[in-house]
Amino acid sequence: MCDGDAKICTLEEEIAELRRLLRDKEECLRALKIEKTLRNKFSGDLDRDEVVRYSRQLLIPEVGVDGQVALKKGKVLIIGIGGLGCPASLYLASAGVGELTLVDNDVVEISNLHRQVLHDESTVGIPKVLSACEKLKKINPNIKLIPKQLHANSETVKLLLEENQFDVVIDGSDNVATRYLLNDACVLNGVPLVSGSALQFEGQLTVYNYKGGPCYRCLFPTPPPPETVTSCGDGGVLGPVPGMIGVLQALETIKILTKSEGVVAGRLMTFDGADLTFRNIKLRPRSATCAVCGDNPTVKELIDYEQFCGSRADDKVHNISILGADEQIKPDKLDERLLIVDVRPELEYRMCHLPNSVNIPYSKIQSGKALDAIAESLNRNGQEVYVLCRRGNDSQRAIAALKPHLPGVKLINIKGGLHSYSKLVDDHFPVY
Ligand SMILES: Nc1ncnc2c1ncn2[C@@H]1O[C@H](COP(=O)(O)OP(=O)(O)OP(=O)(O)O)[C@@H](O)[C@H]1O
Ligand SMILES: [Zn+2]
Repeated sequence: MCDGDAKICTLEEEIAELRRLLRDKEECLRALKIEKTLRNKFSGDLDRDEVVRYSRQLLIPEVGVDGQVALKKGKVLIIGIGGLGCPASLYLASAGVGELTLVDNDVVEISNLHRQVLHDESTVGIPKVLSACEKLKKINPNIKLIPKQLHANSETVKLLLEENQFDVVIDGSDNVATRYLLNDACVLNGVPLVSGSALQFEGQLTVYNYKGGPCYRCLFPTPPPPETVTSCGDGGVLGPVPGMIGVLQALETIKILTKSEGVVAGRLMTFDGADLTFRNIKLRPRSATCAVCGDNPTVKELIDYEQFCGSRADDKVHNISILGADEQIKPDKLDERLLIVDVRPELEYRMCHLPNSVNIPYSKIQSGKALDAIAESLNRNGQEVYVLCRRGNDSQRAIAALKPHLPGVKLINIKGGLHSYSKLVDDHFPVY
């Protein structure tokens, strides 16, 4: 009985306490509302904080209050939060674009940091979309950021575009299959595609599928042979170059959202950082025979773009296997007495190499130039020679090219190349 009374008593006390808390909260809310009304008593379509925060761009007649409201209502999808996607999303978030959906399936690597400006040492190993959102939130907590750690393919992109009404899509990816995928998705859903690319000192920028202009397929109906495409991971890139293009992708997106003139559609802007020149190339108009945006389109839904392009929708290098098991060895089984021929380009050899190796670049072997000289130097070094490269692909190709010319020599491929050496033998060897 007593126990029961105590329970009732506690329950009543609890209810009273909850009521008190509720009254406090209501009081707080009322105060906040009054504060907000006071803060905004001088404002129109934008609140006081927005007027202050965006004042420097609001003052531009082409933006003004209407433009800023349009930015606030804007929904932008950014695929790839790397060299292009980082600067693009940074400027869009800062400008107050209301909703940014960030898509990338990768995690931050230390070799990204020289150009992927939203990430830093503390986010190495963390999904790029989370690293980016964390940074963007600090710059502008008033916008909606939606991180999607996923690979953009036909299924995921179809879903994303079905579930959201994007005003603009930004292509910050680095491979041909994703370019075709985003192009077709944008045409089929009537969304402009802000496309950029950067390699070494050079960058390019255009907007596809905008106001009757051409799409990517109008200009490139068939994909390039995969072996002709160079990635940043192979060819290198100077950070400010994708920085420049990514920032311009943000600029074009802002212009589209605010309905400004001068969007780079129907023309291609090229940037050469080596001599700092910008050029504008007029593009062919929309093609009546284009498979996706032409008069009689054959592509009416998203297809398998990896199959269409004959290449994977990423820029990672995939291992080839053209030699027999007896012609290969794992790096931890090396006989240190044997000569190692490193077939990477001279520049890469100078970056780092094994002490007991000589450099004969694959390009020389491939061109057939100096083949006799190479054969002679190899013959001089004994009957067994290791061949090595960055990841174990070019070394296999080099062996296949050299074999017919070296009947008396056993050429042995070092499986997985220097990447594997670093993993299995000595992780002081820098992986790049
Ligand atoms: N289909 C895709 N879906 C999701 N993200 C993609 C897709 N294709 C490319 N990306 C992302 O686009 C970004 C492109 O970035 P960037 O070109 O700067 O190179 P990276 O792949 O980060 O680095 P590196 O080429 O130096 O190894 C990457 O983060 C990559 O994961
Ligand atoms: Zn087209």
